[in-house]
Amino acid sequence: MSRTPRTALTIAGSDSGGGAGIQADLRTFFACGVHGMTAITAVTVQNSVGVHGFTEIPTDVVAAQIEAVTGDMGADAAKTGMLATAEIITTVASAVDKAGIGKRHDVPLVVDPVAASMHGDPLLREEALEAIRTELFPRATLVTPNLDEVRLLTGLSVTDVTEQRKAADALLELGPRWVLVKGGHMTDSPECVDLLSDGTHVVELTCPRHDTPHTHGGGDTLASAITAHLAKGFDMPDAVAAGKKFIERCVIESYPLGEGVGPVSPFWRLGSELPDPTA
Ligand SMILES: Nc1ncnc2c1ncn2[C@@H]1O[C@H](COP(=O)(O)OP(=O)(O)OP(=O)(O)O)[C@@H](O)[C@H]1O
Ligand SMILES: Cc1ncc(COP(=O)(O)O)c(N)n1
Repeated sequence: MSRTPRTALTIAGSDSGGGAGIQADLRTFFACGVHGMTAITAVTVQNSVGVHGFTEIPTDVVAAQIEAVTGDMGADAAKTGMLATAEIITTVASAVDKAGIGKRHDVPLVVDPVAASMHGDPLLREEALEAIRTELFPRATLVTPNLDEVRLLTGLSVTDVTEQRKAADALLELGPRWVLVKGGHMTDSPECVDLLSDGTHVVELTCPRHDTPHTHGGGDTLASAITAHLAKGFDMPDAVAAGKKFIERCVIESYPLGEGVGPVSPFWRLGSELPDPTA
């Protein structure tokens, strides 16, 4: 019998293409050495070209998944991704409270406020934005918006690091303990700068912008790598630094798949077990 690994729960949507959502979270949890558990909120019909539709999971089933795994197996950390509707967000907020997950508890909650896919297809009903602000952000240990989500949530447009700092302050007003404003979408910059802040500690995490169009699932992979490290007991700045190192390598190792945008890849963690396409 082996030692039981730390556990992490993802509450998110399924990506049939396997590059983002629940599938990205599970492969990241595995690559980071934690046992991944899932509460599926929606099933998307998705491939490398886009999201062709989605069906929401009934709210009682979303709540039951969270209760079943946290009540029995326990979670050392949790993250949210695609939540689709205000009703699902309200359900998740009350389920994480019951499970003792979030800012006011010992189990950290990472909220990735997913609003649309990278192809621009909506993954959140418009009226649900307010529920993200009022129900989820006040419960979050960390929120990880990209620049489009920053604009939707705060009305602020961000084009440089000074504006990233202002956006971080505006997001902290909504109640999360920490905020990570991701800079992947500042495509004019030769670097990808993500800004972490709790209002007192401000850290710029920087890496070169690697030249690849295949960054599908990048946001999910970063947030779940941070969640995995929080589950392992890292403090927030160390968990985010580990997550940033992890995603940079996953971007470098991204691969083309299908006609559109391929996924970032945690395969490098397999080392010599890496699949050999010529074999
Ligand atoms: N070309 C790149 N080279 C290096 N790092 C990148 C690149 N593109 C994105 N990143 C990093 O990947 C992470 C995800 O950032 P991004 O701002 O793109 O979020 P996102 O829009 O939620 O992701 P996605 O839509 O790709 O899933 C960040 O740490 C960002 O700095
Ligand atoms: C189920 C699901 N969750 C999240 C994303 C966002 O990922 P991306 O921005 O890379 O398209 C997605 N496309 N699908």
